[in-house]
Amino acid sequence: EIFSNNHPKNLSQAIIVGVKKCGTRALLKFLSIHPAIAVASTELHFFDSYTNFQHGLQWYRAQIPINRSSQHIIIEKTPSYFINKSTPLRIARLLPDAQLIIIIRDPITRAISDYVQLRNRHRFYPSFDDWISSSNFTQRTPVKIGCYAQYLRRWLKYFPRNQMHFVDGENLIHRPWEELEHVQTFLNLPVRIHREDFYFNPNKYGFPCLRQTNGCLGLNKGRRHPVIANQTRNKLNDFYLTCNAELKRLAQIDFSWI
Ligand SMILES: Nc1ncnc2c1ncn2[C@@H]1O[C@H](COP(=O)(O)OS(=O)(=O)O)[C@@H](OP(=O)(O)O)[C@H]1O
Repeated sequence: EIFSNNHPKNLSQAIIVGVKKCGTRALLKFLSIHPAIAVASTELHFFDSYTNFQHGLQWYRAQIPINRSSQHIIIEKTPSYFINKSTPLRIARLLPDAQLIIIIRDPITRAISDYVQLRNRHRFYPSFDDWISSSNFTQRTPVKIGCYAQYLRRWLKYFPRNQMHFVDGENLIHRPWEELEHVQTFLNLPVRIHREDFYFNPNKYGFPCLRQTNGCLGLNKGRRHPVIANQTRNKLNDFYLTCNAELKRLAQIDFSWI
């Protein structure tokens, strides 16, 4: 039985399905202060891993413990769900009522963020400009992922638009309380996360933190980004033009960077 883990009967499930490097960790951390929300501390990789998926829904649910009796929405984030081919169908079969939260940001900034993470893992790495100057740059995963529409099309085959909510990852950095208000409304929750819960940390390049112990994200979030050449930016802009137009149409959203 699904609810054997002392889960309340009215438990509902939301999943931050992506997108990688768009602010998924910040979003989950900020949501976790809501009294009705219980979150998974790690990325569960349940729906995008055949092995994990075999453990079944009971295992999945057990990964998200309820700590307070007021908690009745459980949320996890696994950014790779968004681009994984098997995930939408698996979620649709197991949790057809799940509410899907998709955070996206300017795909160029997202690509740089992904690049910085890759570069940190390798000793010798070309500059971002060199990396984009190659003829097959659109085939590089960090560039491809930013064409959100191409993956969104698959999600829309399995879920109606009203089961999805799009978070503007750029605005989450500048006015997090606004994005969180929209998410709380989408989840049918009273708004309990406010502007007063945040401050901007000059020691973290001005990123917002929660006013509580350990309220900032870790050192691997909010890294310094390299300055990129105009030529590189123009090239990426051209590539993302049609992707962004398609995103706008499919998601019916109009974020400032689209
Ligand atoms: N409040 C706050 N503090 C720190 N960082 C913040 C915050 N809000 C959004 N961001 C941005 O989140 C980027 C990392 O995104 P993710 O958490 O989705 O990355 S991951 O996919 O889980 O690796 C991270 O990317 P980098 O700047 O490249 O480190 C940040 O730009």
